[in-house]
Amino acid sequence: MTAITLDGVTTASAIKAELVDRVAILRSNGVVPGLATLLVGSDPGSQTYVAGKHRDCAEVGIESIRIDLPGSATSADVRAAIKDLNSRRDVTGYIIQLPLPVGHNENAMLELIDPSKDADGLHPTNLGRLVLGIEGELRSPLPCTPAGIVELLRRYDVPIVGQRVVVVGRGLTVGRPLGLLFTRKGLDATVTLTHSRTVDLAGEVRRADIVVAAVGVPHLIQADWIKPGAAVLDVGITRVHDEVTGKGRLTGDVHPDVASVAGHLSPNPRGVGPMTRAMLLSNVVKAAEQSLRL
Ligand SMILES: Nc1nc(=O)c2c([nH]1)NC[C@@H]1CN(c3ccc(C(=O)N[C@@H](CCC(=O)O)C(=O)O)cc3)C=[N+]21
Repeated sequence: MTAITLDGVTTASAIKAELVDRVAILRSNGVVPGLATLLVGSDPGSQTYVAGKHRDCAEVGIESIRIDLPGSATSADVRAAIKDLNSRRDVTGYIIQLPLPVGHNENAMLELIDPSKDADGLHPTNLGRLVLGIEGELRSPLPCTPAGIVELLRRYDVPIVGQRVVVVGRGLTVGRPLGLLFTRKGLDATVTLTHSRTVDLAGEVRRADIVVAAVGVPHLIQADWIKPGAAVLDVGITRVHDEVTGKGRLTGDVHPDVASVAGHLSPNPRGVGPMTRAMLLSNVVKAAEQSLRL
């Protein structure tokens, strides 16, 4: 048996095609959605992600604005850039590319974002709405990776209600908000949020109907940890040096042998990554649609 691939590239393309039409409607109503990215420093991974976000915007008709600050930028410089993005009329949503270089207080910077322009759903107000909106009635942007994971499972009809979900990793952008999302009314999963101090991680994962691995430890999740037929989502990514080719290569948290045990498997790359980007675009479009309703 080999797992059904949860294909993030194809699914994200379908979502982008839907967004094209919604952007056209916004534009015909005089609203031009514009996504800005704020990048500090020259980390090659971050450069790649930011470039990808601008390509995605062009694909669906969202304007995009790129603000790059040098690695030498002070926290005052970053604060000034955020203030500017909050006031710019052409920026309807934006993200601060994480991680910021050492020396900057990320949480303090995220808190300065105008919550109505928070395309990542990481401002405390929007994270708070995720907690308050236990039935999902509060319309606020959801963090992109958790939203992308749920959307990918939905589009492949993987059952969620009542299922045991084990999330490996409790980080701000994936694990922590994903636990909140999966336990909302309507999704109704039973979530176990595990982390580096979890005792018997293998035992926890073995009970799961859905496993989400978001830690950034290459091949941590072994085939004999997986309940046969479970859905496995590989989110963590690590750039490793390939001894054979001499080039850089991306490696997920899930061992390749998991494919012979799992029922569904999201590969990495080409799984949750493209879905994350599609959800970012969706957040920008939704926020612009909301501004039209006012
Ligand atoms: N404020 C903020 N918001 C984020 O959403 C955010 C962030 N900071 N910092 C870094 C992480 C990482 N992240 C990815 C998004 C897409 C891919 C993606 O599309 N990956 C491709 C491969 C791309 C490649 O070759 O590197 C794939 O999975 O197929 C990966 C990683 C968003 N993040």
